[in-house]
Amino acid sequence: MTVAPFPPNAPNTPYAPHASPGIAAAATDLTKVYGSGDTRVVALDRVSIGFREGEFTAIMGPSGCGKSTLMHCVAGLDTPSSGSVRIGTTELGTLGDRQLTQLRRDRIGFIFQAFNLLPTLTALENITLPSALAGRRPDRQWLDRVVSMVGLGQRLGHRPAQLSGGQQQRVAVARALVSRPAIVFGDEPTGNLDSRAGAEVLGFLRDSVRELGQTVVMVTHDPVAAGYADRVVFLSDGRLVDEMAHPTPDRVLDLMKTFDTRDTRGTRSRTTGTS
Ligand SMILES: Nc1ncnc2c1ncn2[C@@H]1O[C@H](COP(=O)(O)OP(=O)(O)OP(=O)(O)O)[C@@H](O)[C@H]1O
Repeated sequence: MTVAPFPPNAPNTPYAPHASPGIAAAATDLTKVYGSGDTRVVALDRVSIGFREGEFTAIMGPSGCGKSTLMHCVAGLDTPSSGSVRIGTTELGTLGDRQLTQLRRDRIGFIFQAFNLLPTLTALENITLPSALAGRRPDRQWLDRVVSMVGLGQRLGHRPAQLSGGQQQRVAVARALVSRPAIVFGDEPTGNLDSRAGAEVLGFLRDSVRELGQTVVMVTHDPVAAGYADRVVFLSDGRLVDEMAHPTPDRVLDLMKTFDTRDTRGTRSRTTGTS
């Protein structure tokens, strides 16, 4: 069921993230402005959103609407112009560079479109690299569970070049899950995969939520990919404009068609962010 779109300039909040327990990550009044003067772009405009623990959320919206910026700000990869982000109870704005790096390493998992595996390391070494960098031994039982969930048991000694794209992305999924992060972010994780390999990776992400209780947030353009999520949030021109629980690809497509005819931002100017 979809919720009503936010009227232009209304508080941009699907639900009050700070008031709710069980929130893995939350952004409050998040604004990100790039450039200045004629080149000023308001990539995010007072976005407030919470990501519940053990929930799979997809972020969708037209190209340039701010999806990656939102994900990067919530993941501590980019700094907001104003507003706040917390992972669990930790406010990112209170952290120095070193603490932020540590938080990203210990509490956040990343899956990128381009897999980002180290070519000289085996699949197993790639999966355990983050723990090794943190000076920790991975929990063997957990590692076995994650590896078997993504079906890599026979491929652990292979290097990325010896694996298919789908298998490489499964390594990246296992790498993201193995440290039991508070939240896993995927930026178009199936963008470089054919539909079968993409479906496998999405199935593993969904299994990680269902079976391991993982929290997953994924940026995607693909309604089919969004259909694997528990919830889809829709951005337009830097603002949250809608959300859908229990999405199906058809319902997502139907809703996206309505965005072409909606004025989601009223009289607001895209480049200045003023009413
Ligand atoms: N480093 C930057 N400097 C200037 N403008 C930027 C920068 N990064 C993003 N933008 C602008 O911010 C807006 C939002 O960009 P963002 O990449 O978040 O959109 P997106 O929804 O992820 O797009 P896509 O689906 O095409 O990847 C765009 O207008 C973009 O041009």
